[in-house]
Amino acid sequence: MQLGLVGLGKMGFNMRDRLRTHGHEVIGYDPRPEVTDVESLAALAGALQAPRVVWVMVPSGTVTRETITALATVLDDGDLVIDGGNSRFTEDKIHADLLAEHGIGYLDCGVSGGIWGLENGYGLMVGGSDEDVARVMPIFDALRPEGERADGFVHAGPVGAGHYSKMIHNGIEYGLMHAYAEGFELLEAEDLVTDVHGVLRAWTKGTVVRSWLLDLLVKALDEDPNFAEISGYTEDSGEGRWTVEEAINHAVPAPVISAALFARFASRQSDSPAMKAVSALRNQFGGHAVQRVSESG
Ligand SMILES: O=C(CO)[C@H](O)[C@H](O)COP(=O)(O)O
Repeated sequence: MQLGLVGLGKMGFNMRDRLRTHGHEVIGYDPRPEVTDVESLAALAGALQAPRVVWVMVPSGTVTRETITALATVLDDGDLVIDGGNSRFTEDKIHADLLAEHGIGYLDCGVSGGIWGLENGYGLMVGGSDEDVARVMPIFDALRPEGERADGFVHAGPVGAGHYSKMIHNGIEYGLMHAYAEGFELLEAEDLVTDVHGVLRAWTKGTVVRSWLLDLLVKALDEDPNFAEISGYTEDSGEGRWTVEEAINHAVPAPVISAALFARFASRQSDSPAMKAVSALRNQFGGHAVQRVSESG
């Protein structure tokens, strides 16, 4: 089928390739002339046959809002927009209502698979009506991994359910990555273990903790033993924060995901004001020694 694809970054670019390989006609728009097929959103709308389907794959937040607002002005009654980015699920009803004013349908789709999705397929979590999902199913089938549809695709519920599911997926991602990271540091800390890399590699086959993330950890160590080339400073894009906010909203205890999120904040501090306060308090009440700035390495 024919699809308009807005956003040809790391994800959108590969998705265009995968869809074309599976026989779909994809017309891509991106502000960067070196990757785009058309010059503008209006040109994209003009190049697609009605009723049009347009997949938006741009950064969440302002860029997504601006793109959907602009699409509402160039698309028509009967067209359909899919937001495949990592938008916060609370944005979905706003976007669906905005498009509905013009008779344009809306689906939200959480997409997992990163840069490996081109080859391996993407895990898809979709929110929206049965009718709209059925209309885009050939596209979903081309993007998801080969095999049973239930493996790698879910129509999770109404509008918002796809991005809610993806947010929780990413929260789990935070916790899993952090558990492996702590295990790595604990292995490194003990002199008895002389081949940490080898232990992790051995765990990738047969063990209870084998996983794709563990495979990627071993791959990263293959490329940069002991992570000599990278610092521990770790960014976040928002989904971990939103997951923790939902844990609070629903009074769901989520200590693992919360700790993994807060560890990222800690990673950005060269020195911790909070730990300075703890050290100062130990000194105040117990006379315990503090390490002076002049003594620290
Ligand atoms: O969707 C993804 C993977 O499934 C993104 O890569 C992930 O959300 C990155 O998030 P963060 O920057 O917060 O680690």
